[in-house]
Amino acid sequence: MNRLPIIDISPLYQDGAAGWHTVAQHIDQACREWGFFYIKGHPISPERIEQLLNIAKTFFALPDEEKLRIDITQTRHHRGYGAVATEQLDPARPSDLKETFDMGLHLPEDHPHVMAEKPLRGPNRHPDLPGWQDLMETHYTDMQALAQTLLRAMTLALGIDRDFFDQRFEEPVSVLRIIHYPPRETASSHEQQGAGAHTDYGCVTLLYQDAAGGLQVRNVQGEWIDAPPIDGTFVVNLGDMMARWSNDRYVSTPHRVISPQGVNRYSMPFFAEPHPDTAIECLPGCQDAQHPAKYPPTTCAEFLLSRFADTYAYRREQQIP
Ligand SMILES: O=C(O)CCC(=O)C(=O)O
Ligand SMILES: [Fe+2]
Repeated sequence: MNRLPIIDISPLYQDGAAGWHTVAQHIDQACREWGFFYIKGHPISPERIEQLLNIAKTFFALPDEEKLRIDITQTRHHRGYGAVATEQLDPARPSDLKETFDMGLHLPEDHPHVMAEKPLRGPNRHPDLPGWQDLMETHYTDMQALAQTLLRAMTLALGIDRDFFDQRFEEPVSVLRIIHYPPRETASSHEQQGAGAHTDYGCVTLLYQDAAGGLQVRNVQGEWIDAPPIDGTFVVNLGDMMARWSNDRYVSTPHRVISPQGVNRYSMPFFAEPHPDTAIECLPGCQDAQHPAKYPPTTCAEFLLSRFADTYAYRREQQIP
């Protein structure tokens, strides 16, 4: 158990039920055994990734005061720029050595849900860089579609309605995030954490990582193994909401990022999360007399907000629900 599976998902983009079933089986096995796998054969182009990387480097190289014009801690909607040490993913360790940009589904200030201060709903806050907003909004839409294709394959494996997730991912609270990990200061500070050990909160995460390396995943024996960059792939992993939804048939696996040495690292996770009011309760088919539901029902928003409160001191201090 030292190598994450690599799954070619291109049959999901061709006609043919047989291809769908084969991919669904591979995904199902990877979700049960690892909660982590790579996908190749997806429709996001290398040119898109290169554009994103280039503009991300331009953004993070801006002076702090420029980036802090969209400071994530100054908004209730969890959008914008997070400076180094805003997040502490592992409470037993120092804050993470990384800076971030977060965006979600854009809803304008006068949208009824924003006016009603519904949690996690609001406008995006983009930096003033030529081409940024269009590129990011397009990429957000494309990543949402890719996530839903994977979820549709999972419905086959889980034996639930084909449109089960599609219905629940309308007006989602998915987040596209861009992360810059600055190099660690000394070679000896090997354990310096770019991102402390954690499990993801949501349903499915699709992660692009550049060539620097440093992502590690905990296997079932409790050992940390490398999840090295593989050209043209995304790393896919499940979060706690999917573990609850599937009654732990699918696992949400701890992972971390060791700070790079001598180079900067850039990564772009897309966290696919459903509509905030979605009930997260044991899926049909994931419970029976031998396996009763383990978790009390919750909702997407309730669950995400409780996990945000653990990770972000500023949200606790400002009492952001
Ligand atoms: O940057 C990475 O490779 C992983 C980031 C991560 O695990 C997260 O943001 O949840
Ligand atoms: Fe993560």
